[in-house]
Amino acid sequence: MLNRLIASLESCPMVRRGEYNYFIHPITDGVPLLEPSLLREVACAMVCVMDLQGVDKIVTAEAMGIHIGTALSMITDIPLNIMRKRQYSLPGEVAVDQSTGYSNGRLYLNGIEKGDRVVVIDDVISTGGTLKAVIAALERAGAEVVDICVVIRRGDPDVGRPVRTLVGIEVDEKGVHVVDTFR
Ligand SMILES: O=P(O)(O)OC[C@H]1O[C@H](OP(=O)(O)OP(=O)(O)O)[C@H](O)[C@@H]1O
Ligand SMILES: Nc1nc2[nH]cnc2c(=O)[nH]1
Repeated sequence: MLNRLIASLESCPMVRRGEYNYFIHPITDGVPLLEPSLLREVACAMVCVMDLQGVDKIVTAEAMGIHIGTALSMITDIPLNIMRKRQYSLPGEVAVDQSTGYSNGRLYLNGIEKGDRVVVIDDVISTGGTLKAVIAALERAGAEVVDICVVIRRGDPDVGRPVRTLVGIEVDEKGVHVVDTFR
């Protein structure tokens, strides 16, 4: 079921970002080209594994959760909420710090009501810094996080909650190796 995702990961290029081996893939970068068949495969797999019963909103983080969240939203008819890197200063906006293996920034949550049942999705989890920030913001807004699903898990980060992943990978100087599926 994940043939396209696995084959494309195992042949994708990698660059160094400081000490960090950064893989470049259509799902995580939109580069060089995101084929509709790959996006469909990923979105359909997410629909299959997640518990979407009674979910009010799909939440993702700018930028590379957006295409996946959009596909998921169009399949399920559940509205999409995007945590932005831009501050809007709307009433109730929640700001959280985000750190990854190669960057630090801030994410802003708007449009989530107390008691909303949400699922969180993203393209990749590596240090877990982004997901921790998203979860912290949702908790502050009073939402109930009912499920979390990420396409690619790199390593074994702990964000304090169960995270479903479609594929697990290891990255070394030779490139990406897929080590498990549907965890
Ligand atoms: O588990 P982590 O170490 O936090 O890494 C995962 C995050 O890294 C990327 O986002 P990035 O902040 O690079 O922004 P982008 O989506 O705009 O590329 C990716 O889209 C994830 O959100
Ligand atoms: N594309 C890409 N995104 C990431 N986000 C966190 N780590 C990575 C990585 O190695 N590649």
